[in-house]
Amino acid sequence: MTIDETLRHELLEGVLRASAKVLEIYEQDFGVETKADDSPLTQADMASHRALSDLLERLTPDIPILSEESNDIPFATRQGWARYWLIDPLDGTKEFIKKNGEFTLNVALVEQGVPVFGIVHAPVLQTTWWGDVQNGAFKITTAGEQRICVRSLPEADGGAWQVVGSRSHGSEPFEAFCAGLPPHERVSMGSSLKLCLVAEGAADLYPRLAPTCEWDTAAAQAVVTAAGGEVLDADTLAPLRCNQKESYLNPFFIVCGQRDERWERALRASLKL
Ligand SMILES: Nc1ncnc2c1ncn2[C@@H]1O[C@H](COP(=O)(O)O)[C@@H](OP(=O)(O)O)[C@H]1O
Ligand SMILES: [Mg+2]
Repeated sequence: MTIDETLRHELLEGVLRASAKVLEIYEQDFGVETKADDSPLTQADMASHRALSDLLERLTPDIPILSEESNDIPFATRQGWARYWLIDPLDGTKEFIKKNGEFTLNVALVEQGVPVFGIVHAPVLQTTWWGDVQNGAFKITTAGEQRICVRSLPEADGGAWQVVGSRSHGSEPFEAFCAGLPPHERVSMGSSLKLCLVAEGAADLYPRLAPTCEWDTAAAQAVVTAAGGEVLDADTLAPLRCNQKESYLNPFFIVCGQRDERWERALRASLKL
């Protein structure tokens, strides 16, 4: 399905309206609940979920919606979906609670398991990244919209690699992988912003050797692939696909501009540990 300019504008505007609701809550004292999986939930997660679900139902009533906050849909049902909206209404809830601004609203269109269109919006940063695998990737700030693309991995004499990692969910395999890399600089960041940094050429690698779910990555994966990069299963180095199984858990993965033997070697060694 092609997302034409009119639909894209309506989607982008709808995401901004959801973002305004999130910010209203962010600026107050808000309560935090704990979900069954022990992860935190705020009123902002639910307000954004409702705003984005209403928006998508209105704009494309025939396309099913799967949200982190409404995900009890059996695989037998989802298997029959040729396309669907996959949303994470508030990614980086821990960062939202810490009030460090590193959280995002995420909307992806997934076709046959492949994220083909995505919007990632960071309310506090007043920045939106969007990507359409047919048309490229773009970043919108208060200064306007610009096309973005991944950068090539620096050569030995070309400066340090920029490696981005989670602010709140580190892991031993991540540390082992980084230990095997050439000299590099590490940047910590919450939420799907990490994938956007690779998409815009501000970072080279985001090794996620720790659990995430499909809604955490789908929108930003569309942005990364539209920007010329890849989101690869850390074991098989095949692109990540959604909706292939009952569980929503992603395999460990690597976000990169392109495959490169220099990091693939470090990855193989770290996964053997
Ligand atoms: N053990 C686990 N299982 C599944 N997903 C996990 C997880 N630990 C963290 N995550 C996911 O990682 C996301 C945060 O990523 P990061 O650490 O890069 O900021 C969380 O998104 P939410 O904030 O939407 O719940 C959550 O979905
Ligand atoms: Mg999330």
